[in-house]
Amino acid sequence: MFEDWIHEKLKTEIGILRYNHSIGVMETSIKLAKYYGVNEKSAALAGLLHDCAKSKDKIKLLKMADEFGIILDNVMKNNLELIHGPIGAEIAKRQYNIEDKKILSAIQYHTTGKEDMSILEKIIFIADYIEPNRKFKGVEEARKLAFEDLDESLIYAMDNTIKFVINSGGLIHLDTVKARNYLKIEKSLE
Ligand SMILES: Nc1ncnc2c1ncn2[C@@H]1O[C@H](COP(=O)(O)OP(=O)(O)O)[C@@H](O)[C@H]1O
Repeated sequence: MFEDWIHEKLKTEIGILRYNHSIGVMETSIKLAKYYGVNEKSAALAGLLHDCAKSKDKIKLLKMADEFGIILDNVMKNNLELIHGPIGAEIAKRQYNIEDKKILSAIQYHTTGKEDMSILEKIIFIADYIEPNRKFKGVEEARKLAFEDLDESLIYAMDNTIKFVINSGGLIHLDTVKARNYLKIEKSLE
């Protein structure tokens, strides 16, 4: 799916392991999009490109953030890995010619989530968490939940991530707190 140059460029930029993870996210996103009645091509593109800015090179990330005018909040300054979402949306637009704002937003918020997420944003967020290469305690439960109750699967993934970050002594991104609170409040009104 998609032109060869996209795959070749992505592989060169992020390396074969991260590329294989991206293919897993793309395939999982397509399945979820079919299941939840979302445009499959949009889900496939967002899934494939979600990590297009993933880089271990902190100087490179900071340079790109500066070039694209991305303002780093305090949590991102503390953990530069968190900026690959916002930078990824810019790279998808500028280098992979993606114009669809829904796709770009799904790439932008795939790590933190955000308040009041679209279904496409939710699909990319959870596909990143459950794609077949992921192996960690709780992933099977998340895989099951994703096809039973999408919102519940996001709450489950966010709870686990929040606990993991707290146990590692890190800072929780506020967008994740807002995303989780929003989902929990919506659930309580059902
Ligand atoms: N909501 C969050 N708030 C703070 N840190 C987070 C959050 N989500 C993920 N992280 C941390 O950011 C880093 C990158 O996360 P992510 O891109 O999801 O990892 P992965 O390499 O597994 O795809 C990890 O160290 C993770 O613990």
